[in-house]
Amino acid sequence: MALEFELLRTRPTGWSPADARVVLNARMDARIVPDSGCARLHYAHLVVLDDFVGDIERGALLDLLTAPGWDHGQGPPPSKWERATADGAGLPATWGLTDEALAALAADPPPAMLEVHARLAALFPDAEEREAAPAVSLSDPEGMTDRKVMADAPVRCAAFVGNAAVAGDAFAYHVDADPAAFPDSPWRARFGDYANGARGRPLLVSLLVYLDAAWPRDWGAETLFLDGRTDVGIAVRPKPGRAVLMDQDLLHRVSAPSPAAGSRPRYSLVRKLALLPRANLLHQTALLRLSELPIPLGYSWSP
Ligand SMILES: O=C(O)CCC(=O)C(=O)O
Ligand SMILES: [Fe+2]
Repeated sequence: MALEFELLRTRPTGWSPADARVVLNARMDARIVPDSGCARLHYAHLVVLDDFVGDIERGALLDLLTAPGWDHGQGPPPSKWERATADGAGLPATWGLTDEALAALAADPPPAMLEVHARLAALFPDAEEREAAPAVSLSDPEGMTDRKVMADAPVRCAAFVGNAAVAGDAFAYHVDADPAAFPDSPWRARFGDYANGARGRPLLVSLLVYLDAAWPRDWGAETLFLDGRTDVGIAVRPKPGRAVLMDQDLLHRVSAPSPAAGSRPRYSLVRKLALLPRANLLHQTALLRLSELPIPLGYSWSP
């Protein structure tokens, strides 16, 4: 089966990266990995950008994934959501968008999604310079791992994932994908076995956006990121406008909302991306550029 990449669909935007604030820029999971016959120091990058998703886009996406005027106190609408997502075999299923809802989103991205894509592309100026050889691309390769593991179904891949975490749910640490752990697949045949971030290979990155209009601190439901070797980590609170960009090989999980959230779901949308290296150029991505300047917690800056 051919390995196909779909270029992110965008629209013209007046937004510029300077409108966002980088509130976290972390490197975790430091280790030595083999690379092109040598070795290099590997990090998994975690960047949190505030003021990335406009409130209009956030509201439109939430309405689209639920229904305009939907009473969120009743949980997610069963017409678009099902309890069929699990971080691992044996865990009780949590709410995820149905395949139909995901397929509709992928086939015909609404203007709000195009705007999010456009803002993402604006973080990657190289992609605009050369239409023919985009640096940013959406991947849906066969053989990539994914956290939506149904009871007995084989591991599958979705370019989008929707989550609606509710109090009482159980989540487990997982990686969205690790090219060093892919099975034999067209992906592996083309790109080989490599540690994510290797120069000249696709960098697998997830974009996570939070969709609730408000999520008070005592409702919990942070996304937790863990350094797998030291067992210390970082908690990121769901906030409107906030986007998380993480290397897909970084361990993370949702934490369940606290009982104070009642039955209100904590909605998130995850976009799985492959940042393709361009021929004869160093593997330069916005994520790597951003990560040139690690910032202490408590500071923020605009790219
Ligand atoms: O919603 C979140 O905080 C993270 C979701 C996640 O890890 C995933 O969908 O793979
Ligand atoms: Fe994940």
